[in-house]
Amino acid sequence: MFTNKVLLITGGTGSFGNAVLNRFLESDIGEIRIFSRDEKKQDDMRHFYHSKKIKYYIGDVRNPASLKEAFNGVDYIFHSAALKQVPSCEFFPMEAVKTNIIGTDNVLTAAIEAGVKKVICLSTDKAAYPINAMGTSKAMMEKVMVAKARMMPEEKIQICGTRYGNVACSRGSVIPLFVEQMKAGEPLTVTDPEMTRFIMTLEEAVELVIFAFVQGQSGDILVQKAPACTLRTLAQALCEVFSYKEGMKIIGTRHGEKMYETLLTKEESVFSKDMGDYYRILPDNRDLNYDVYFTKGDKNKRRAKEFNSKNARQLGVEEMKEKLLSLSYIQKELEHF
Ligand SMILES: O=c1ccn([C@@H]2O[C@H](COP(=O)(O)OP(=O)(O)O[C@H]3O[C@H](CO)[C@H](O)[C@H](O)[C@H]3O)[C@@H](O)[C@H]2O)c(=O)[nH]1
Repeated sequence: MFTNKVLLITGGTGSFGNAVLNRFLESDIGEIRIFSRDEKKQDDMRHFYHSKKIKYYIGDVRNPASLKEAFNGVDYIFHSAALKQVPSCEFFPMEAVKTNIIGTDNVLTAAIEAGVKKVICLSTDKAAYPINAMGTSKAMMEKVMVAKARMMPEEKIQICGTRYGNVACSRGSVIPLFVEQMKAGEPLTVTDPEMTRFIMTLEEAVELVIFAFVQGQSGDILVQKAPACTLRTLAQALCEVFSYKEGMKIIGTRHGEKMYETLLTKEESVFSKDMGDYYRILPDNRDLNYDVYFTKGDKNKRRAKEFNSKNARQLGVEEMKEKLLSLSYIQKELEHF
């Protein structure tokens, strides 16, 4: 499907963009465009990859003109540009609105105008039952995406979403933080040992996007039935992998965070399809004649069950250690530890 095609990644200098490059650079894809704001990160990538297949575009999803220029001749888009830090969005919620919501609308509008055939928008588990500004803005992003998909004929453009859990070792996340604490000889600052998170590798995140690309129909949101673990398990597995003896210090739950995350809400599970390793959340395609909402209910709702990091399959310490040891980041850190 990607043979000789042009793929553009918004926010392409991030961990996800790099993982996509690793997956596709050796394939027969025609061109990969990296669209992002940061010229320094683009320059670093240019020097690192030395590939003629990669083209770099400076721009901002907030700026429709920059999107228009970059989307000319593009076949497919992976839309990963986002403000994703919980605290910064909490302090500056309007910035999250501008990038995550309006930015996504800009991307989709420009994609439609440029004749792009398929767009996959990346969302997060924090968009399901959101409690913080980051999750709320991503939930709205999903609504924008589904509404746009509903408006456009599928022959013209397909617009799908994916929802991730925590991506192990992504920039600024807990695993690199714990590794830095171990290097400094400090105890691991665990918020709550019973807190659970879905753990995905970057490769799994790319696989999910490709699954959505191949299997998704317009308006769908795809989620992986990812396994989860408690923070106690994660911290213990890291200590064992690094033969670290300082243990952990419990610091308490941070502002704006939940004890567990949800990938599929109870309400969504009623109109989602089980696809083996994934769930496909179908769009709400009821028309705008609201009457039916009041005359017909849905009996299935009572039996519905959400899929969250508490009722997902839990990784034990040994399995977690195996997962950690498979990550190139951990392998590199172990060399110098
Ligand atoms: O010092 C710390 C920091 C974090 N945690 C815990 O580790 C887990 C993961 O924390 P991260 O900060 O890695 O991830 P979050 O779940 O808070 O959110 C992360 O993943 C999101 C995507 O869902 C966004 O990308 C967000 O910015 C990013 O921080 C959480 O349960 C958190 O409580 C600790 O125990 N100690």
